[in-house]
Amino acid sequence: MTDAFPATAPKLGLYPVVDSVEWIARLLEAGVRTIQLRIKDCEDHEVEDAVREAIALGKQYRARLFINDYWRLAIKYHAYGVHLGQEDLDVADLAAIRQAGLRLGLSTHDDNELDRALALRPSYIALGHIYPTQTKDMPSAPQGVVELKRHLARLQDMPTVAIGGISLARVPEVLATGVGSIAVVSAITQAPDWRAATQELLALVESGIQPAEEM
Ligand SMILES: Cc1ncc(COP(=O)(O)OP(=O)(O)O)c(N)n1
Ligand SMILES: Cc1ncsc1CCOP(=O)(O)O
Ligand SMILES: [Mg+2]
Repeated sequence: MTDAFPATAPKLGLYPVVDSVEWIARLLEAGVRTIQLRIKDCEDHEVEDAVREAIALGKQYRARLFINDYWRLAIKYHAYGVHLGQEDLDVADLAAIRQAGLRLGLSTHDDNELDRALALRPSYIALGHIYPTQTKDMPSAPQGVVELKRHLARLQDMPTVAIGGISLARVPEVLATGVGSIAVVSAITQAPDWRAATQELLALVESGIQPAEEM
């Protein structure tokens, strides 16, 4: 059996996914403790400064900072973790990520992808998209909360994240599935008042979560 990636917190809570160091800094200052830097379609050298700065901020705030896609830079600057999609899995050096001690989060959209992800023993598994989203072109249909709940039944001991179209109003029905974390982009970055939105989301998503000793 393949070696497992390092553990992360059993429940990752509110998990904003943002595209700049400015957003990382703002949200860490606002109290967010799980966060992802997601800058799409650049060469490594174009995002290296941003990745390095985001990782430094993550360490400063003792936060779980995941880097999307740029796994080489995540290793180079020793990020808390990396988030990869199914296509990324075809090219990324998973052994190098594991050896460097980084956590790994994986995207899944259906049962086959769940099988593949589980076999790799990642630190968390993300499931989506749950609702229609304007943020990313998705080739598949939204899975909805009934399907989410069915998938979660297979993931008893695995930290889980739901993503895609999750607004503040939809958070209660997503949490009711038992998922351990809610990832959002537009619910924060497109909110008329991002500070208020972040505080409301933190209160809703993290109310039942005990602060973990470990990260
Ligand atoms: C928490 C979380 N879940 C899913 C994704 C999507 O990742 P991926 O499939 O690699 O697609 P891109 O984000 O790279 O477009 C994510 N980033 N974060
Ligand atoms: C990156 C990503 N992966 C699946 S859905 C999504 C975007 C989620 O954005 P939003 O929360 O604005 O729907
Ligand atoms: Mg990706």
